Amino acid sequence: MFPSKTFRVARFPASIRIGLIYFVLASLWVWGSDWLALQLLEDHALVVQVQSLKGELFVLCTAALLFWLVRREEGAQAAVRGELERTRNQLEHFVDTSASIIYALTPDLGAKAGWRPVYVSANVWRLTGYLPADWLDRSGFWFEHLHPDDRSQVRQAWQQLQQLGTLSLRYRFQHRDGSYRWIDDQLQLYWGTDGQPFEIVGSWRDVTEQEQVQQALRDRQVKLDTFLAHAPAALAMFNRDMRYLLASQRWVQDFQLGAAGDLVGRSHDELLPELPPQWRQAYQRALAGETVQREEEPCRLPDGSERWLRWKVQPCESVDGRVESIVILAEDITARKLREQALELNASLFMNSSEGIVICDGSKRILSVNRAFSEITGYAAGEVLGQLPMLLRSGQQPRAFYRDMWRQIRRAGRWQGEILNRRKGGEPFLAWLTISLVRDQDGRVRNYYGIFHDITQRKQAEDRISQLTHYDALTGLPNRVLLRERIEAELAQAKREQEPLALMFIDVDRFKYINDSLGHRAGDALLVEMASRLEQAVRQQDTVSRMGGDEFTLLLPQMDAEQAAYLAQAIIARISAPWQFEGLELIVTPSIGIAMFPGDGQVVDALLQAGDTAMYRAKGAGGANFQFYEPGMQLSASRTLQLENALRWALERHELELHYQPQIELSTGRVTGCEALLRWTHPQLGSVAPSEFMPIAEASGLILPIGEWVLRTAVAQNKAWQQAGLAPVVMAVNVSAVQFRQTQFPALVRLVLEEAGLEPGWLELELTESVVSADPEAAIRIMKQLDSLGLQLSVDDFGTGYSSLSYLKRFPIDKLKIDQSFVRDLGSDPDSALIVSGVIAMARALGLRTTAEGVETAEQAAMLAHEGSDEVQGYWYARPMPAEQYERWLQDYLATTRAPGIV
Ligand SMILES: Nc1nc2c(ncn2[C@@H]2O[C@@H]3COP(=O)(O)O[C@H]4[C@@H](O)[C@H](n5cnc6c(=O)[nH]c(N)nc65)O[C@@H]4COP(=O)(O)O[C@H]3[C@H]2O)c(=O)[nH]1
Repeated sequence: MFPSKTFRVARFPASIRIGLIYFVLASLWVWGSDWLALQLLEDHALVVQVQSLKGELFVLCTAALLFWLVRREEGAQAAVRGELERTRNQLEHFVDTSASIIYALTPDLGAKAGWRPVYVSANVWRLTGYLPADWLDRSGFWFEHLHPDDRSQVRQAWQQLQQLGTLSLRYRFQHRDGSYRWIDDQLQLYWGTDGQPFEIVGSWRDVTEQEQVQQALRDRQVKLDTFLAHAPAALAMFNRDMRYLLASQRWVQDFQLGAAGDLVGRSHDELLPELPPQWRQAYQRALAGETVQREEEPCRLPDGSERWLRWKVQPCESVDGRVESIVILAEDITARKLREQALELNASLFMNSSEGIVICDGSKRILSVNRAFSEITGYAAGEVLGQLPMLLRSGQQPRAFYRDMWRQIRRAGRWQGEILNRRKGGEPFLAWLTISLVRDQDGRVRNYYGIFHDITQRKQAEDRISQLTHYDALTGLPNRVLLRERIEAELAQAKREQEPLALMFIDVDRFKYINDSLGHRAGDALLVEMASRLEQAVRQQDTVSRMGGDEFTLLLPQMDAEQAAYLAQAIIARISAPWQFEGLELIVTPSIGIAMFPGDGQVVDALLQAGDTAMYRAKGAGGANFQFYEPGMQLSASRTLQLENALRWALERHELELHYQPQIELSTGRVTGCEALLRWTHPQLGSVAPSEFMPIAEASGLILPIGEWVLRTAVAQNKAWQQAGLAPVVMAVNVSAVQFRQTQFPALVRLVLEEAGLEPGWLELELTESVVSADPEAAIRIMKQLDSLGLQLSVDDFGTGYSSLSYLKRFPIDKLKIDQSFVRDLGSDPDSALIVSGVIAMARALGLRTTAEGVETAEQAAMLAHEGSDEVQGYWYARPMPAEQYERWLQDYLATTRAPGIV
C-alpha cells in the first residue's frame, strides 16, 4: 500500500554536507598555502608564481576530485536506477501475476464529486479485457460497465465512502467479451493534509468462480428446501447422536411433529419415544454402515394412532468413508395395508358369502364363482368356468325376459329381480339376482358380476305369510290388514268418482256366551257359519272381512245409506236364522253399526272408528239391530277407555267397596247367607255399575287384583261378624271366569281363609254357568280342588247358559242360583215359571239347593216358595247394603222376627 500521508526531512542532505566540507578544506588550503608561501618566499614574483602554480594545482586537484566524485555519483545513480528498474519490473510482474488489480482514483475536478482513474495495474486486461489505457482519465467508464441490476446498490454504497473511509463491494462487471464477472472491490480513501480527500486506492479481485460456487450452493439449498418441502416421501437425516439434521415436510406431517417447531438439533428419540424398539436397533446398524429396511411394520404415533410403515435406514458416509449421519426414509403404507386387508376381506367375503356370486368376462364367460354358488346351483366351480351363465336357465321364462334383462344391464349397468333358474340336477329354483357390469376406461364391458340367493323357500314363506297376514285363518275371509288396503283403494275410487260407500260393522250378540258355554269349537263353527251367511248376503264387489273375535266388517262400495239400511236388515234376518251345532239348534243375532262415506269420515281410520262406535251403540241398544253412526256416539267409546284408566287406580285409591245382600231361607225365614257385591264410586265419574265396569275389569285383567280384594274383604267381614256375635251366615262371593281359570286360585282361596281364620263352610263361591260349561273337565278339576277345601260352590245365573246336564251331575256344587230374568217374568211368562220349576226340580234331583235371585215382589216370593226354591234374594227383602247398614238391617230383621214375603 502507499506511504503515510505526511513527509519529513530527517537530516542534511549529502550535497550540502559535501559542499560545506569542500568549502572549509578549500578555504583552509587557499589561506594556508598563501600564508606558507609568504613565509617561505620573500620574492614576491616567486610568491606570485608559486601562488599561480598553486592555484593551477588546486584547480587540477579539485577538478580531479570533482571528476572522481561525479563519476562516483554517476555510478551510484546508475546502480540505483538499475536497482529501481529491477524493482519496478519485479513489482510489475507481481502485480501482473497477482489476482488483484490495483487502481488509484483522484478527484475529477471537472466532474462534481467525481473521481478519475489515474492508475490501473496492467493486469486489469485479464479481468476486464480492457487495457489500462482504456481506463485512465475516463471517469464514467467503470460505472457504465456495471451490471444494471447492481448499479443502484453500488451507488448507495459509494455515498457512504466519505464517512466510512473504506468500502467493500461486490458487483458484476461487464467484460469486454460481453459476459459479466463478479468483482470484489476494496476501496480506501486518503485525505490530504488539507483534510480533503485526495486519493482512492482500491483493488479488484475476480470472484466470479467463488460467486458461482456460492450461487450453486444457494441453488442447491433452495432445491433441497423445495425437495424437503414437497417430497412425497417422509425422510429425515440424523447425526450420530440421532439428532435431526434435516427432515422433509412429509416426515413432519406423518410423524405429527408440526408442533415441535424447528427439528434441527432435536433428539429423534425424545420426539418419537413410541417408535418400535427395532427402529433403534436399525439406527445402530446403519451407523455401523449397514442399510436396514423393513417392508411393513405397525407403529404408534404421538397421538396414539396406529399406522403401518415401510422404512429404510441408510448410512451416509463422509469423504473419508466414516458414517457421519444416517437417512431414514419412511413410507406410510397404512392406506395400502387397509386396501390389502379390505381385499383379503373381500376375497374372504366372496368365498364365504351366503349369496351365490358369479363373475364373468366381457363375453359373459364365467371366470369365477364362490362356494355359495356351488351350494345353490349344485355345480362345482370347475364345471362352470369358461361356460356361459345360460346353463342355469330353467327354460320356464320367456326369451323376452332375458332380452329385456340384458338390455337393461347394457343401458343402466345393473339389473335386479327374481329369476327362475335350474340347479344341476334339473330342479328349478327361484333366485333374487343382481347383475352389474363394469366397463374399462374405453367403455368396453370388462366384467359382469352376478349376485343371487335362493328365495324359493322365502317366496313360499312370503306367500304363506301374505296369506296369514291378509286373510283370517278360521274363515278364510280378508282380515283387518287386507280390509284396510281395500278400504283405501275403494275410498280413493269413491273420492274420484264422487260415489257413496258404506262400511258395516257386525258383531254377534252374546257370542262370548256361546264360546264359554258350548266351547270354542262351537264359537268357531258359528264364526264360519257367519262368514258364509255374510258372503251370501253381499254383492260381488263387496268385501266381507273378519276383524278378529266375533267382529265382521263389510266394505260396500257404491252403496248409499238407504241401500245400507236395507242390507243391514237382510243381514240381521240371515244371521238370526237358526243354525245347528252338534245336534243343538242355536240362534244368534247380530248388532250392526254403519258408517257412511263421505258423511262420517274421509279417511280410513275415521270410517273404521265411526263404524265401530255405531256397532257398539247397536249392541247397547240390546242387539239384533243396526245403527248408523252419529257424531255424539263417540263419547261412549271414549267412556270405556276412561273407565279402564280410572279402574286401574280404583283399588289403590280406596274407591271400591263391598255391599252385602241377604239370602233368606224360605221355609224358616232365617237369614242363611249374604252375597258380597262390588261397588265402585269414582270421585268424578260417580257410582259406576258392575255391569259396566266388570267387563272392562275382565278384559283388562284388572279383575285379578280386584277379585282377590273382594275375596279377602268378604271373608274378613264374615269373620268379623261372627266375632261380633252375629248369627253366622254363608258369605257368597262372585268369581269371574278369569279368576277361576288361574291355576293358583284354589291356593289363594285357602290362604285367604286361613289368614282370616274363617271356617271354609261359611264361604260360598258363585261361578257363572258360562264359566263352568266352557271347559267342563277343567272346571271339574278346579271345582274339586275348591270343594276339597270345604267351602260351598254355586252356579250363578243358572238357566242362561248351555250347561250339559251330564256335566252338571259331575260338578261338586251345592247350589244353583236361578237367574233373575226368569224370576222377573214369573208372573207374566208361563215359560219362565216352567223353567223355574224345572230348575228347582232338577236341582232337587241332583241334591242341590236353589236360590232365586231378583225377587222384587211378594208374589214372586210366594211363587218361588210354591215351586220349592230353598232360598230367595232380592229387593223385596233387602237391597245390597254397606256392612254397617247390613248389620242394622239384620238386627231389625231379627227383632221383627218376621220374614217379609214368607208364604
Ligand atoms: N233388578 C234387580 N236386581 C237385583 C235384585 N236383587 C239383587 N239384584 C242385583 O242382581 C245382581 C246379582 O248379582 P249377580 O247375578 O251375581 O251379578 C253380578 C255379578 O255377576 C257381578 N258382580 C258384582 N260384584 C261382583 C264381584 O265382586 N265379583 C265378580 N266377579 N262379579 C261381581 O256384577 C253383576 C251385577 O251386580 P249388581 O249390579 O250388584 O247386581 C246384583 C244385585 O244388585 C232385585 O230384586 N232386582
